[in-house]
Amino acid sequence: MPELLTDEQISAELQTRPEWAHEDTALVRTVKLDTFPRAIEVVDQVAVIAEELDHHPDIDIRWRTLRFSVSTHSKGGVTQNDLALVDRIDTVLAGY
Ligand SMILES: C[C@H](O)[C@H](O)[C@H]1CNC2=NC(N)=NC(=O)C2=N1
Repeated sequence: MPELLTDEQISAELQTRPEWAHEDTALVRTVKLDTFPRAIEVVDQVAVIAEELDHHPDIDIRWRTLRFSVSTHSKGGVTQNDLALVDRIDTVLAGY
């Protein structure tokens, strides 16, 4: 199980992930898709990835706006597992 990252480490990692913010114990990204079905497509693809990684985001769905909140629940903060998931979510969103 990876260790918690420090605030300084998270800041450095987010330099290359400008769509993401560090809020409390999580990394968050909000994105608006063109339509509600497109937003659900994204959620569906992220669900497959989350199962593959055995690491799951919290996802808030409001019509066509998605808010991803990614943290390691068992650690109560951000770890390398979250960065891996964030990068996979970004790859999905790059296709939209
Ligand atoms: C047993 C299994 O590995 C754990 O319950 C996993 C599942 N997915 C998870 N996802 C996230 N984000 N944090 C966790 O601590 C976590 N734990």
